[in-house]
Amino acid sequence: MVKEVFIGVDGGGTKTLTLAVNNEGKELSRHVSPCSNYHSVGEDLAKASIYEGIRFVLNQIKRENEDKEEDVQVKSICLGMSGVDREEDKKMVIGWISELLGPNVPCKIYNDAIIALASGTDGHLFGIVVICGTGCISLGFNKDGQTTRSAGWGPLLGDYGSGYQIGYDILRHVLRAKDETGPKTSLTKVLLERLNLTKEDSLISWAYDPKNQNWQKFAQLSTLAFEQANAGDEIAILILNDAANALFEYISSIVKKLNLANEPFPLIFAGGNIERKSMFSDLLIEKIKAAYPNADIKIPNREPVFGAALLALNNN
Ligand SMILES: Nc1ncnc2c1ncn2[C@@H]1O[C@H](COP(=O)(O)OP(=O)(O)OP(=O)(O)O)[C@@H](O)[C@H]1O
Repeated sequence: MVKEVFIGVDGGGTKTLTLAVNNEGKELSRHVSPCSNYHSVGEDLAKASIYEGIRFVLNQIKRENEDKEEDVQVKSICLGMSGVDREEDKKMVIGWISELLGPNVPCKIYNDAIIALASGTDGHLFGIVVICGTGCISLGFNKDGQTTRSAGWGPLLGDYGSGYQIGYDILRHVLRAKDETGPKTSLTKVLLERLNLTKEDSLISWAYDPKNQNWQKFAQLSTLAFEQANAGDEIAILILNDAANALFEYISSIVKKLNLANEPFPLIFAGGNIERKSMFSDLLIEKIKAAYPNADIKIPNREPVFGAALLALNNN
């Protein structure tokens, strides 16, 4: 007897998640290994992390099926990889997989936003995903298989609507209030408390700290805007509304480019800032519903790695 296994990999910027499912899409095993974005960690470490995940899930399934004397066979694998967009990059990763699993196992490599879409569409590449975490991106497919994306350029190149941008806007408005060039906001008090600072001047050392330069520290401030918007602060509401407008524009550009406006299509929300209900997600939903009543908005209850595993299953 042969046990058929389908593998999904979510190779993110901080960790790599590997998931094996059976031919009904039921989870069999999962593993977390280090980052596999080869732009950040280099080819050797990226490959080692992917191999660690695949070997772990296969060994676990083999151990659990020892007494049934079943051979475990990988039928198909799909990897959603951050930083893998160019054809040369994809060929390199396909080469790694064929070295490990042999050349006959079907292998698909996608941008990580695509597996987030697939997690909300049962592994089908149709519809739009909007992701708002530290950065943001929107991407879609129409029924003819045409695809396009918007945003995802990174904070330096203007990802308005991202968690980074919300955090940056909080700082900007707090400093405008301090300079008395903008209205007072309750964000000032909560921002200083969050960062353990006593006055706005200290924000300079926090922001420019050479030992702590990353986008995440700005993005992590976004929850302050959520809290203060709920408490009625008008600046916090303005910040969320601006960000929701930006995300709406990305979605809108995709609807237009893929000609989706006149048919029902799934619209998947993903990323820490919109994957749970809040005033921010409500503002975005309101804008989408008003313009595109055919959009079926969903927050998937499965992780992106599930999308990768289902894409592997459907590619079999
Ligand atoms: N309730 C919450 N719990 C955790 N994070 C939240 C919450 N609400 C908003 N966030 C925001 O979600 C962000 C992280 O989201 P996520 O984990 O999707 O991002 P990421 O993987 O770092 O970014 P990217 O997808 O751009 O690589 C944080 O910046 C955080 O401020």
